[in-house]
Order: sequence, then C-alpha cells, then structure tokens
Amino acid sequence: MSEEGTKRYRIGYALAQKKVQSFIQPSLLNLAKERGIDLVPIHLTKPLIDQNPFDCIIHKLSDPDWINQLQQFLSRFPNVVVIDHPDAIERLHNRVTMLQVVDELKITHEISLGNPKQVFAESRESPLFESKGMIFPVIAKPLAADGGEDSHQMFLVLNKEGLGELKLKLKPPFVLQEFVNHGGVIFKVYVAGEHVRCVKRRSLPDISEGELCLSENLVPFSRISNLTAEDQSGDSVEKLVEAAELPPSSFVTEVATELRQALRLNLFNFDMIRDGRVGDRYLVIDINYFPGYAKMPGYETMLTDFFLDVVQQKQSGS
Ligand SMILES: O=P(O)(O)O[C@@H]1[C@@H](OP(=O)(O)O)[C@H](OP(=O)(O)O)[C@H](O)[C@H](OP(=O)(O)O)[C@H]1OP(=O)(O)O
Ligand SMILES: Nc1ncnc2c1ncn2[C@@H]1O[C@H](COP(=O)(O)OP(=O)(O)O)[C@@H](O)[C@H]1O
Ligand SMILES: [Mg+2]
Ligand SMILES: [Mg+2]
Repeated sequence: MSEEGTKRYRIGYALAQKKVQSFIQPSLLNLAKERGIDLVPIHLTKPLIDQNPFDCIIHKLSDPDWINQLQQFLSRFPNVVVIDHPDAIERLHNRVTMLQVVDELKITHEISLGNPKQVFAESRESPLFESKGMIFPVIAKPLAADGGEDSHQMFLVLNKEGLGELKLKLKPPFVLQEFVNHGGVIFKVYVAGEHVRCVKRRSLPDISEGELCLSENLVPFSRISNLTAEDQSGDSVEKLVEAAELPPSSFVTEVATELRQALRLNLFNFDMIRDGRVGDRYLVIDINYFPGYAKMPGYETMLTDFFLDVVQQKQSGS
C-alpha cells in the first residue's frame, strides 16, 4: 500500500531515447512507485489510443505524427491530463515569442525583471540592429529553439566586422541579442507546477570595452552552462559560481508563478542573469520546455510531488 492511499495512478511518458536515459532514473521510478505512481513508457510504434488507461501523459516530442495522435487521444479521453498542451509548448520553440511573455508579466517585487533588447533577422538582407539602438557586443542565436543541435549553436559578435563575418557563418532566421555583463554566472530556475528550484551555473564571462577592440570579431560557442571545470578554463570559474549570491527566493517564486500562468505550462526552466549595468534588475534570456531536471540533486522528490499534485487535483475534480 502506498503512503498516500490504496489507489495507484498511471503516468505515461513519451520522450526521446536520450531523455529517457537522463530523466527516467531508477531512483525516480522507485520513489514514484512507493508513493502510488507508476511511470510507464508510451510505445511510439503503437497507436496511443490502444495504450490507455492513463491518468496523465507527460511528453517532450513535437513531430506532427505525435501531436496528431495526442489530439485524437484527447478527443476520445478528455479526462486524461496532458502535461503540457502542444500549443503552449510551441511558443518556446521560437526565441522571439519565448521572450515576449516576459513583457506580459505583472511583477510586484521591488526587484525588476526584463529581457535584453533583441532584433530579428529574417534574411541576409534584413536591416540588423540600427533601429533598436543596440551596441556591441551582441549574441546571435538561431530563431528556432526546437531541440536540434543547431538550435544551441550561438555566436558572440564583438564588432561590425564580426557582423559581416556572421552572415557567412549563421543561416537566418536568427536573433541578435544585446550581450549584458552579468558576472559570469546564470541562474537556472526549474519549475514543476508549484514546485520551484533555483541553481547557479557558469556563463560567458563579462566583456570589457578594451576587449572589444583587441579580441576576435566573432566567437562561436554552444551549451556553455553545461561545461565543467575540466572542459575549459580551470577552477576560477567554479569559484566565481560558488561565490555568486542567489536572487531572493520571494522574487524567484513570483517570476516562476507568473511565467507558469502566462505560458500555461507546468514543466520548464528559465535562465536569468543579474543585469550588471543597474542594481536590482534581472533579465530572462532563455526558457526551455522539459529541461534536464535530473541534473538537480533531489529532482526525484520535486517531480514526484508534482505528479501527485496533478493526479490528486484530477481526482478531486479541481
Ligand atoms: O540534456 P540536458 O540535461 O542538458 O537538458 C537540456 C537543457 O539543459 P538545462 O536543464 O537547462 O541545463 C537545455 O537548456 P538550455 O537551452 O541549455 O538552457 C534544453 O532544455 C535542452 O533541451 P532542448 O535541446 O532545447 O530540447 C535539454 O536537453 P534534453 O535533455 O531535453 O535533450
Ligand atoms: N543576452 C545575453 N547576455 C549575456 N549572456 C548571454 C545572453 N544570452 C545568452 N547568454 C549566455 O549564452 C548561454 C546560451 O544562451 P541561451 O539563450 O540560454 O541558449 P540555449 O538555449 O542554448 O541555452 C547562456 O546560458 C548565457 O551563458
Ligand atoms: Mg539556456
Ligand atoms: Mg534553451
């Protein structure tokens, strides 16, 4: 008998193989099982409709065949909770619509929130960043944030010459986003429904005005926050991360709650930096659907608590 009662719940997961390996750890399966939840794989080679019953389905797949199956399934079994709705997830697959949501939030905290200025380059002919008064350095990011390896391939553009070189290196559409000095540390806020955790990770180092003229014009980089000390510049970066102060938890929770409501999503994380140009201001630079929760110590408890919230709310009809 589970601690929460005799009823057992079935949660189906539809995830890429790589994600199954990182997220579906025996420690998660066991904790969920002890608490009355069976996490079961959805077989993508079989019709979804034939694999019911489920209390809930979690997924991170966006190919048209899967979306189609999910829609048919929902029209037949409308009581099954799908985490999350494909239309809501879609908004995060585009680096323009992803950050627009930040301007819609009503933050009451004394700390302010925003996002960096950015312009969208649709083609090689697009007028780049004259109109928004942006200054170098900037980061060029592919418009698509759809999980493809290319979607994480970015360029730091240090000057006008770099912008010229970029045209040969990065195929539009992309965005050019103002690079903001932030002390070399980013805050990653993981959200699972009402549960919120903030962690620190390494980021790009600050850039001084002197470096802008002396250095290269264009610097490619990818997945910087996932690099470890051995990958790059030794342990000084680790010390920087260790010394950084987390943003106040009341602020983090307010931003997470507002984002969750505005996005109509339950499983996501967002990357936030402290704006080094002004005091008490943070900027959201990236929002990811169903991120790498397993990198957080104790992720099993956070996710199991969330799963229980979902199935219990469903049972109580709220
Ligand atoms: O694999 P991981 O653990 O690095 O997780 C990735 C996330 O890392 P994070 O948890 O933010 O450190 C990663 O976040 P970032 O974009 O690197 O901030 C993405 O969410 C990535 O998914 P996708 O490639 O955009 O579909 C996530 O990749 P998938 O696990 O979904 O493939
Ligand atoms: N506007 C910015 N100013 C300063 N650093 C940034 C900015 N945008 C991104 N970065 C750095 O680049 C990294 C990757 O950018 P991000 O938008 O998070 O892309 P990804 O989806 O690949 O994680 C961030 O984790 C951060 O270190
Ligand atoms: Mg990121
Ligand atoms: Mg991302």
